[in-house]
Amino acid sequence: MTTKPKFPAIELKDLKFWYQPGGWQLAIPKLSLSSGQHLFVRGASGSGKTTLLNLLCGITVPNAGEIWLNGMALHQLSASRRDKLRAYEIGVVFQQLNLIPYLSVLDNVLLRAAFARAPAAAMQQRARELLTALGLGDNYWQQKASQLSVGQQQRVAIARALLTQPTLLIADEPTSALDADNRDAFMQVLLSEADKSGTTVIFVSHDSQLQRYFHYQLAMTALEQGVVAC
Ligand SMILES: Nc1ncnc2c1ncn2[C@@H]1O[C@H](COP(=O)(O)OP(=O)(O)OP(=O)(O)O)[C@@H](O)[C@H]1O
Repeated sequence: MTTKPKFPAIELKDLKFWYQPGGWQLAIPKLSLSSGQHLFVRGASGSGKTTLLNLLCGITVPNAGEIWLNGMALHQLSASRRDKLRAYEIGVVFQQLNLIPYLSVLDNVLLRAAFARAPAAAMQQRARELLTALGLGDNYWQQKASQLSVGQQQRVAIARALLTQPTLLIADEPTSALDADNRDAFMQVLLSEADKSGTTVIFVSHDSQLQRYFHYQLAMTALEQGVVAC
């Protein structure tokens, strides 16, 4: 029997954020995603996409309102508690994949386990299974990340992001350097692996072709000068 998760994976309530009082402001009255739901975020340059991702990751905190991650009040936690939570509960895949070029494929994935202080044996096993599922079998595990193609490096980045079966996976323009075939292959691999973990995906891109992969979309729209609402 599968039980319904008690809390939304991520929930924003009356969120407001500004860098300087009286300046540009991000305002999101309500946003709620359940486990396994995927959201596409789009918006013009400067509309607040990076700002939103930083709030969702707990890198910054809102000036007003609430951010709940799997029932935990992210907005009330100290910076160090947010760092710890992020290490386990949030995976990220950015355009710059941020792999360590001189480390092996396996060690790049396992870096996340070190930050998350996750049980070593279980993480070793999961890393090997994930890499294999992503088409990188045992002959790749000891290769340096720098020896892989860009497509293979992206798969390593996906494996690293999903290693701890996080509540949330955040992707920021990870497909912008890819042609259409590679982009579609990347999307399929990312979302099918996220689905296996029940991970909720929030994906930022300028590429409206990608919307079809997502359950929901959020348009970051400038309503009036300096204020953005969604
Ligand atoms: N550290 C900062 N201090 C002050 N203002 C900032 C800071 N970072 C971003 N801004 C402003 O906040 C607004 C939103 O910026 P943000 O980087 O979130 O937009 P974006 O949608 O990610 O843009 P892009 O698509 O170009 O990356 C912009 O008006 C930007 O100038």
